Amino acid sequence: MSDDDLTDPQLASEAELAFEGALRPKSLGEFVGQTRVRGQLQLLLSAAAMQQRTPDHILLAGPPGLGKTTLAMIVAHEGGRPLRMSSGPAIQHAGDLAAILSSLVPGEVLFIDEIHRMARSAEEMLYLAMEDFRIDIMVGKGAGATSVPLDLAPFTLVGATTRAGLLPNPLRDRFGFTAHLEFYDEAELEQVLGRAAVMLGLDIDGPAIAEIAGRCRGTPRIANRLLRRVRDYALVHGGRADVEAVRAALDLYDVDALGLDRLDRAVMLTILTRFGGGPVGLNTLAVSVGEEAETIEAVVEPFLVRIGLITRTPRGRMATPMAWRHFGLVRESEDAGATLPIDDL
Ligand SMILES: Nc1ncnc2c1ncn2[C@@H]1O[C@H](COP(=O)(O)OP(=O)(O)OP(=O)(O)O)[C@@H](O)[C@H]1O
Ligand SMILES: [Mg+2]
Repeated sequence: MSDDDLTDPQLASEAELAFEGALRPKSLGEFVGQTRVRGQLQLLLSAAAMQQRTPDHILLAGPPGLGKTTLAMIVAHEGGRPLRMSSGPAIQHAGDLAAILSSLVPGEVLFIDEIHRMARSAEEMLYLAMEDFRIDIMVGKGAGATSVPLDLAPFTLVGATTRAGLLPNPLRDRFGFTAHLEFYDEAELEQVLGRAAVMLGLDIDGPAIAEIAGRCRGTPRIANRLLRRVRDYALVHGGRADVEAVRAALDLYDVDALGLDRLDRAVMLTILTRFGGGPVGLNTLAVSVGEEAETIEAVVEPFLVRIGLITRTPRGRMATPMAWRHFGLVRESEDAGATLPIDDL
């Protein structure tokens, strides 16, 4: 992503990583929103603590920037447990996973980000590890190879994925608890922003915070990022961080009133103008905007559905009347686009 892609919910740079680290809530009590998930996690962690055992394995599912990594850290922190962080793409062989698992200390929390991208062979090793805290290691080569069982220290696996649907059932079933993170509402985002403003020592008023909250794609990561740009703007222009500063700063970065970014807009305009409002299949859409279908499905679409710009129908994605209005376009005729080939539903 480029630097000016302010509303890309995916993590941008090393600088952002450090910034996020500083703002990350450290406990469930500090974690804003996701009330249901928070309550469920609290119960799971408390019960485990009372029985002096490691908490069940936890799967965190949801679009980027909603707090999956943050929650994984909280799970470790609340239980006073060490945390080991890894990710699916880093585990390309069963041996990579065996090395991690065999070096865990008792009670450790193992976080595997993007767990849907782990190698298949590692996935199978993980089934046994999750269930019995045991793995089988192959020793030797060829005909003389034997498998040697190895006991592991009890651990809690926290997996994160933007695509829960891509996980094989045997893996999904081995998690004791799956948390589906939802986009945040504006009141929650205002809380996230208020907290971040205090931590940044930024003097910003309520209406300005509300204005940012309405434009951050329901995503705390984007909220914090926009807040940073507003801080820059107020600094450079020597003014207060008020609504005018927010509007000027966000207009400068091309973040519209609904918080749509360039890719969101490209997807919407493609559906509206090239496909007459839809329905259009996911793959056709992805090819038309030059983006991977996975990104459209996991990142763009959930947000557009959530704010009511598109609906998913059995025949494909369709623009809603609100979408036509937002883009100031008029639908030519009721059945425009209906005769287009539908490739992939
Ligand atoms: N509930 C929350 N309350 C306060 N801040 C939050 C909350 N959730 C996320 N944040 C902020 O948003 C930032 C991004 O969150 P996090 O890194 O946990 O997202 P993620 O779901 O892991 O994203 P990705 O899928 O890209 O890995 C954090 O640094 C944190 O400051
Ligand atoms: Mg993360």
